[in-house]
This record gives sequence, structure tokens and C-alpha cells, in this order.
Amino acid sequence: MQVSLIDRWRAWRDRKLASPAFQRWAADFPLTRFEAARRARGLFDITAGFVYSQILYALVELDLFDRLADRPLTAAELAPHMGMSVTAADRLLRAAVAIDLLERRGTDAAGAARYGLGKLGIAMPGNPGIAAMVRHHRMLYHDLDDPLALFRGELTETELGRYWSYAGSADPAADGEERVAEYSTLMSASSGFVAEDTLDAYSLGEHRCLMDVGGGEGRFLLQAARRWPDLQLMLFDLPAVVERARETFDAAGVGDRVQVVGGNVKSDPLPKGADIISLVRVILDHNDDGAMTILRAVRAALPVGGTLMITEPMSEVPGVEPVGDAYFGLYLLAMGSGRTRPLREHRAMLREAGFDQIRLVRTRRPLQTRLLIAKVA
Ligand SMILES: CC(C)=CCC/C(C)=C/CC/C(C)=C/C=C/C(C)=C/C=C/C=C(C)/C=C/C=C(C)/C=C/C=C(C)/C=C/CC(C)(C)O
Ligand SMILES: C[S@@+](CC[C@H](N)C(=O)[O-])C[C@H]1O[C@@H](n2cnc3c(N)ncnc32)[C@H](O)[C@@H]1O
Repeated sequence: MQVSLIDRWRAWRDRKLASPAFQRWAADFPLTRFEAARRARGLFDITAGFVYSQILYALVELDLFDRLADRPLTAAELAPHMGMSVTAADRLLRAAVAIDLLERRGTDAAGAARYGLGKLGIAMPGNPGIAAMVRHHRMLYHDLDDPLALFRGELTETELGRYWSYAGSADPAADGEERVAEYSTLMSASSGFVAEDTLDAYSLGEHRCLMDVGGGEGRFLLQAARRWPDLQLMLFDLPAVVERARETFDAAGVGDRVQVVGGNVKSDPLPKGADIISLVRVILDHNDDGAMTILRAVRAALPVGGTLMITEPMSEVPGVEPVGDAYFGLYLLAMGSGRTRPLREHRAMLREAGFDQIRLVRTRRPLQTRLLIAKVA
């Protein structure tokens, strides 16, 4: 094999950077000190990341973000509610301060530190979907206990596989109420950012009828209904899920604007009539053959010139690579089905399914979701 000049330069550089003596020198030298400290901190944060996550989990379980939203409190004031000694409470609160979930807000009359929400924790009370995900992560944490066993396919059953019943089910349409209730509630709770950012990025003003396939409990349609009062709405999901969606629509007073259809998108034809179909966090759940089946079903339900909207986290997104490729990469592996895909693979699959004019529409937080629009060729 021929070794290029660039490979030889990289090999020399790697040997240099890997040497503890060079690392010591770089940590002292004024021109490299900052970058050396940044890299050491980066590796430390990955090494200790699971500890940070457990601190966040403890705060969520103890409802501390809501409790501290109104006014700062001391460890002694919080300890009875936290079910631990004042010393232990203070240790947890200090740990949370160190990772910016909380911050110190002066002292009380007796000189005890008061704690309030920190620059990261401030987003928690207003976005309860994040806390729902933190709680849900217990399952993923359990599945990742032996990551090599997970990668090697040695786990006979995973908690996430059981939780997302449709992921490994031969006949997901037969899944009963309890199996879908839990995941549907979680998806509703976490749908806020995705729905909001998507609907802010793409106007449905030009469309007549939107069908949300895999629409869950209907949160996306509900937001669309509120923004565009003349838009007709259709929801397609598994039979046990659509029952729950019907209740959402009736409770919100839009029941008469929505046609709700239950079925299996991989084996039942989708109803016709929509000029735009949305797939919100749906394609990433499925392996390539399943994803292609869904895209073809959508293609068959749309008229020529009809619009498809895919909104979901994707792979290789500049600046947020860890979200698509590390977090969702392992999440979906534990779930037992699906993967995040880079833009070029989405494009190729869409073309193969009969779509063209494929374009990426900028969303404000690509960490939450990326949006693709395509037309039936
Ligand atoms: C005051 C001065 C000087 C400057 C201002 C500085 C400034 C700009 C401050 C901004 C403050 C601000 C507004 C912060 C806002 C922060 C926000 C909105 C943070 C949001 C965080 C969101 C998180 C952590 C979301 C997590 C979502 C997760 C983990 C979702 C998981 C979803 C899953 C697992 C879905 C599964 C579906 C399946 C099965 C894969 O299909
Ligand atoms: C990750 S959830 C997303 C729900 C919703 N779109 C959201 O973003 O909150 C995937 C949805 O696809 C539905 N689904 C999965 N397999 C399906 C199938 N074969 N036929 C119809 N719906 C399916 C699930 O029931 C679930 O509601």
C-alpha cells in the first residue's frame, strides 16, 4: 500500500501529540496552553459524562428545577424534601453548580449558600420534555451497561426494544393499548421543539390538506391546526395509537377537522386526499428496507407534484455530530431498529422512491431536527 505525504505527516504529528512529554510541554507553553487545556477538558468530560448525567437525573427526580424556579433556597431548606442529610444535599447542589445546572445566589442571613437555576438548568422548567427524556434515559443507561455486548448483538432483549414495541414487532398493528401508551406519551412530551422548529421553518399556508404519517398522539397536527385554521388534517398511525390521537383532537376542539386512520404503513395503503404528507421522527426508526417501503407508500398516496416533509435528527450534521451519530446512533442500536442518516442518503432514498426537487430547509436548532422537503416527480 502506498503511503501518501499527508499520511506520513499525520503519523509524525500523532506520535508527537501522543507523547506525554509533549503534552506536558504544550500545557505550559503560552501559545499552546489554551488548546491543550481545552483538549484535556474535552477528554475528561467524555470520561466523566455518565456522572454528569446522573447528577442531572437526581435533580430531575427531586423536582429541583421547578422548586428553584421561583426563589433560591439553601441546602438546609431543600434537604427535607430531597430525603437526605444537609451535608449530602449540599454535595449534590455543589456538583450541580459545577456543571452549570445550578448557580450560587449569595447567602442567607446565617451565611449558608443559596442555590438558584444555572445557565443550563434555566431551560428545564419551561421545557418539561427534557425532564421526561432524562427519566426515560434510565432504560438506555441500562442497555449500555455492556456496550460491547450491545454492538456485538449479544443482548437477547433490550429495555428500549421492549419499550418501543413496534421496533421489533412482526405485526405492530396488533400491539395493544398498554404497549403504545407509554411511548406515545413520551413522544408527545418531547415533540415540542421538533414541531415548533419545523412549522416555523416551512409554511403550510400554500397547502390544502396535511397528512401526518406516524403522527403519534397528534401534537404536530395540533400545532399545524392552530397556525393554519383552513388546513384540513389527516393522521395515520397504528390502530392503538390513533385512538389516543382522537382524544387529543376532541379535547382540543379540532376533532371535526381531522380524519384519523389506523393501520400499518408498511402493509396497508395510505389514504389519499392530502397534498402534503409529513414524516416526523419516523424514517430514522426503520432499517433501510422498511424506510423505503414507507417512502413508497407515501409516494403512492400523493398526487404528482405533491409534497413530502421529513423532519428528524440526522447524521453528520455540522456542529452537532454527537447528537445524530453518537446519541441517536446508540439509542437506535439499543432500540433494535433504524439509524440516523446523512443528507446524501436521504436524498438517494427519496429519488429511488420517486421524489425530486429535494431541498434542505434551515431549522433554527439542527440539534433537535433537520427538515427535508421533496416533491413527487
Ligand atoms: C444574558 C447574556 C449575557 C447572554 C445570553 C446568552 C444566551 C443566548 C442565552 C440563551 C438562553 C436560552 C434561551 C437557552 C435555551 C436552551 C434550550 C432551549 C435548551 C434545550 C435543550 C434541549 C435538550 C437537552 C433536548 C434533549 C432532547 C432529547 C434527549 C431527545 C431525545 C429524543 C428521542 C430519544 C427520540 C426518540 C424517537 C425515536 C424512537 C428515535 O424515533
Ligand atoms: C418516534 S414516534 C414519532 C411520533 C410523532 N411523529 C412525534 O414525532 O412525536 C414513531 C411513530 O410511528 C408509529 N409507527 C411505527 N411503526 C408504524 C407502522 N408500521 N405503521 C404506522 N405507524 C407506525 C409509532 O406508533 C409512533 O407513533
